Amino acid sequence: MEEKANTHINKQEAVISIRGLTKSFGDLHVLRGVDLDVFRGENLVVLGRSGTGKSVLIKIIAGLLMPDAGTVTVLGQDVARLSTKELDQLRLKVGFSFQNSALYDSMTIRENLEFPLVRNVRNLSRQDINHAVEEALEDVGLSQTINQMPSELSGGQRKRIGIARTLILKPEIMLYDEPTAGLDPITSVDINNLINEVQEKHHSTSIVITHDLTCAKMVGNRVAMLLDGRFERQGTFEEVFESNDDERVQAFYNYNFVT
Ligand SMILES: Nc1ncnc2c1ncn2[C@@H]1O[C@H](COP(=O)(O)OP(=O)(O)OP(=O)(O)O)[C@@H](O)[C@H]1O
Repeated sequence: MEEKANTHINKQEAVISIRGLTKSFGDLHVLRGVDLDVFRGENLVVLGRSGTGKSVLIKIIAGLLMPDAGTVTVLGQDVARLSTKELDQLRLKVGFSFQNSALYDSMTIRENLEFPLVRNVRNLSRQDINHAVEEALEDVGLSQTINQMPSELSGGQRKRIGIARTLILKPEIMLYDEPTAGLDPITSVDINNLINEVQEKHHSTSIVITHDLTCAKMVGNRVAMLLDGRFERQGTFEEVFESNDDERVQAFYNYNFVT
C-alpha cells in the first residue's frame, strides 16, 4: 500500500493544540499528560488499546467533557475557558462522527440530515436545506437513499449517512470515532476512501480513532499511539511501527493484519 500523500497540510498552523492534558475519573487516571498538535488539513490517526482514553480525548476536544488540567486549544480557543454559548459555537465547527452512526430510526434519511441544520442554523430557506441535504448525500455517494429509513440500509451505508450528517454543517474539524468498527474489510476500505475524499474536498482537519491498522495506514498522514495515558509515539505509520523497541507497540501491530 502506498504511503498517503500530504496535500493541503499547513504544518505552521495547529488547529488543535494540547499541552499537559490530564483527565481522571475517580482513581482511574486515564489521560496523564497528553501533548498533541494537529495541523490544518491533516488526518491524524489515534491508536491505542481499548480503554486507553481515545474517546475521552476526542470528547474533550469536542467540548463534551472538560479537562482536569492542562490546556486544550481548538481553533485558537482554550476550551476550558469558554462560556456555554461560546462552547456551543465552537461545537458547530467540530463535527463528531459517532461509532454507532447515531441516526434516528424513526426519521427518513432526509429528516436525519435536516435535523442538525434546522436545529443549529437560523433562517435557512427550504431550498437551502434541500440543497445542503443533496450535497451531503452526494459527498457520501448515497443520493438514492434520501427517502429511505435507516433500518433499510446496510451497516456501511449507515456509517456513510452518519458522516453525511456530520458534514452537513461543514465543520472545520472532523472527529471520527472508530469509523470502520463492525464492517467487513471491503466496506472498511470504502469508508477509508470516503474519509480521504472528505479531506480532499473540504480541506478539513480530522482525528480518526481506530484499532484498525489498515485504516490507520490508508487515512493517516500521521499516527499517534496512546500508551499509558500519553502519546509516546507519533509520526508516519512507518515511523511509529518500524522500530521494535517497545513491546506494547509491537503487540498492537502483531494483532492486526495490515494489507
Ligand atoms: N464519563 C465517564 N465516567 C467514568 N469513567 C469514564 C467516563 N468516560 C470514560 N470513562 C472511562 O475512561 C476509560 C477510557 O475510556 P474511553 O472510552 O476513552 O476508551 P477508548 O480508548 O476509547 O476505548 P475503546 O477503544 O474500547 O472505545 C475507560 O476505563 C472508561 O470506563
